[in-house]
Amino acid sequence: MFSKNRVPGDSHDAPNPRRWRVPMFHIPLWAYIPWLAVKGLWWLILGLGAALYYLAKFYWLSAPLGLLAYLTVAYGWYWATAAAVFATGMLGVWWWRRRDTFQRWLGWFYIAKWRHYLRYRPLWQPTIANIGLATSFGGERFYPSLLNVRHDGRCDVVTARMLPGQHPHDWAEAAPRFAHTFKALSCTAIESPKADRVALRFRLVDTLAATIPPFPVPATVDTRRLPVAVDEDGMLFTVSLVGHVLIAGRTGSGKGSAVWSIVSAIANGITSGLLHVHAFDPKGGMEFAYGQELFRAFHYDGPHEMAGALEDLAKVVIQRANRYRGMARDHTATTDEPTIVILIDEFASLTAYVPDKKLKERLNHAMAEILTKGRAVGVHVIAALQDPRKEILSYRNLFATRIALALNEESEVDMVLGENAVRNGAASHLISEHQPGVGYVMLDGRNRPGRVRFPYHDDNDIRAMAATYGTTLGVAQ
Ligand SMILES: Nc1ncnc2c1ncn2[C@@H]1O[C@H](COP(=O)(O)OP(=O)(O)OP(=O)(O)O)[C@@H](O)[C@H]1O
Repeated sequence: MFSKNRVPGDSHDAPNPRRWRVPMFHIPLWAYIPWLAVKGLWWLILGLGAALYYLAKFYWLSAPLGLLAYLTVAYGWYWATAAAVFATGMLGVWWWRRRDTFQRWLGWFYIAKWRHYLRYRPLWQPTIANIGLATSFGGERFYPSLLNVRHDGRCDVVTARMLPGQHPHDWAEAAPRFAHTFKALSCTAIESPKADRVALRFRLVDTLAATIPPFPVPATVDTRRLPVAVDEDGMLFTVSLVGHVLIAGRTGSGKGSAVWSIVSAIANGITSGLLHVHAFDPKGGMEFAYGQELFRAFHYDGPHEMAGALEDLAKVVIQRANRYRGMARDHTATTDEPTIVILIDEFASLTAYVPDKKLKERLNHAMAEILTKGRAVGVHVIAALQDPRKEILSYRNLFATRIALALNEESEVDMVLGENAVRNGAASHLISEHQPGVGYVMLDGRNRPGRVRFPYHDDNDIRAMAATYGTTLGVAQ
């Protein structure tokens, strides 16, 4: 046993082609009978050990069945049946009256067991073999062991023990194949605290399928924690304006809903004058016009005018930075020195698509000043963008918060969210066109991307918000 390397996985019970030459001994009958008795005893002990092991392992089945068997033997089948009917009835009442606790404490546990043994286990080894995660060693074939399945009503989390030499990244690459095989909406491979384990999270129900109505406007504005979307667990996703926000998505992906959700979260600051929004709409004002009363300035008249406006804002940044030097590390908004939010639709139209070289240089210079120095002096940028390939890379790291709505290609997701985002579960390239407003972001406290959905503000919602929270100072250009 010490001479052979053992692979900690499940070996396949294939017929062994090796032939052994067994030595022949002649045992006298007086020794053979006791030998048979010892052998029989040994098998009995082994059998009892195995029975106890399986009874303990499948306690969730053996305990109720054992109790039923005991009741039948002790009190007869009549009382055992009555007890079973009574227990089933009580479980039914629990399910009916307190479904959440029933599911959390009992229902999901049995669903997980059922899915473990009837869904995942039967297909596990063929799937692993076809995906290429099994290995051959010393003439034997080994498969990563399926250890456990948990269920929480929306997802199955399948824990497996990896084979030596494997990394969760290998499993992440195979995640779409797992999802397809086990009929899940998606699958994400998550690293486990134990080095040799990996958890596959299968999403079975889409909690973000329905359109979300606009959130109520918060009474106080905390620019570091603006409630703007909902994640898959139904929790609020908050965004920090400090450090700038980049929203990327192909046409029709719902960039507007992300932008208006942020504007709605700061609307009370606009009314109180602690927050000024300067909107830049290179599409000629089509995107932001409905809410123009919310803006201190609204620019939509071509790149020349926008370059001038951006340079003015860059000057404000530099003046504030000079004044704050040695005095304050952070900006506190007052009505004299408000937080400035610069809202830009089609960011690439201002930084990449401008044909005039000199103008492009002016725009990029002003943008770089604002993005690098604005954070500490209360000037924040929210930029929306359709095509993340175009010269955005140089700016990407200046945006602390990046939101990837539906995108066309896998490579674009990594460009927006950062290297390995797709491998860690960000699947913006797979978001359906029927799910505008859905996207991937880095969630607080988790080192992997999460899926969120932004509420939808239709034109009437935006007009109503502008009428309620806009100021008479809101000007059209
Ligand atoms: N959060 C959302 N929930 C449900 N539907 C939405 C949501 N956001 C947008 N939509 C729908 O998708 C359509 C396109 O949205 P939107 O105009 O915001 O996309 P976009 O990414 O800004 O597109 P473009 O780049 O072409 O302007 C909307 O008209 C609306 O019908």
